[in-house]
Amino acid sequence: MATPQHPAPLLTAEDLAVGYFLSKKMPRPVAGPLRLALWPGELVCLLGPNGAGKSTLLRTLAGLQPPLGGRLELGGRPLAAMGAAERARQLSVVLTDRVDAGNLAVRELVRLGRHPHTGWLGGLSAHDEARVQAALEATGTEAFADRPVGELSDGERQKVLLARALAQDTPVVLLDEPTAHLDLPNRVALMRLLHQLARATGKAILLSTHELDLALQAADRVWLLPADGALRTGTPEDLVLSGAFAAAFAREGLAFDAATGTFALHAPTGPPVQLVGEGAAAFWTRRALERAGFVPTLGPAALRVTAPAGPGPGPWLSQVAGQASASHATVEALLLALNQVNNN
Ligand SMILES: Nc1ncnc2c1ncn2[C@@H]1O[C@H](COP(=O)(O)OP(=O)(O)OP(=O)(O)O)[C@@H](O)[C@H]1O
Repeated sequence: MATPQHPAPLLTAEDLAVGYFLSKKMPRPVAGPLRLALWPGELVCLLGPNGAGKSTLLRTLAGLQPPLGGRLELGGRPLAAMGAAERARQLSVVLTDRVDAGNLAVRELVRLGRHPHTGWLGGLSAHDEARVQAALEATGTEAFADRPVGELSDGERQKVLLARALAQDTPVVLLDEPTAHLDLPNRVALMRLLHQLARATGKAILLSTHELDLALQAADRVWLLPADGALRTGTPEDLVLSGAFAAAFAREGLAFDAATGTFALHAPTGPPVQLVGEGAAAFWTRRALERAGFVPTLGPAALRVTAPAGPGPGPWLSQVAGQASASHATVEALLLALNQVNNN
């Protein structure tokens, strides 16, 4: 099979080791050696358990802390050789550190994103103002553009910092946990926005997140950083199907189910139940059966449940092998009946 031709990567790392110096002669490696590349137009999600080194890696890629070793290039130039202004034209970064913006209004903070292009004393041109306005609109922060940043909620402030990074308009965007303070609709909207932005503008967007479900849906590529620091990269699907994803998050009593793309919340305690049906009703019936401890199966079992086929709610049918079936108007009634059968 022919290897797909990629354009030149925007950011590359070879033999990169990231971590901290506890003293001048005592490095504390966190992850590496890493071979990495970020390509234009892709949304990459950096995933890994707590403490694996995601923030450390992002800070290192952003040039905010030195690598313990290896080579790091941005736009084909060694990152270490770049001045702050040159770097800021190539790469924007939003970290999780609290930003003390004092009384600065939202629009003013977002305008600061343009400074790498104008210089500190340079005024903003109409083009700069248009970028600021576009960043405010894209992130849904325009509605409170005149409010002081210090008065915003955590989620609002998070969106404003993203707006500043977007106004900076760099080929590479690095975001540390940008969804942390957002409610679910806002998290989904943000992931969709970042995915569309990468596609439409050719930016490379790398973000760390604990939103595994969303990341598996949205990421063009995943950087999977397990606790041992040996990073794996690939499409979400390749990493899930190879078992690498489950292994990175393996914990006693918690298993990732590649068939459903979720971590199992409930340990089965009851008997198998044959679940007949498809679509939304069958999906939610399966969830209810699992929560009640049953093991939904496709094959025959002594207990059988038929999910409603129509668009409305119910009825559900339950049947014990060899007996007449019973009808239930709600999932609650179905579970009650199944538990009674199971306890007899
Ligand atoms: N300033 C520091 N000096 C020494 N070690 C540090 C420092 N900051 C973080 N670490 C350690 O580096 C390791 C990686 O931390 P890091 O914050 O990068 O992980 P993470 O994957 O971002 O975690 P989380 O998902 O919890 O945010 C941890 O063991 C942490 O204790």
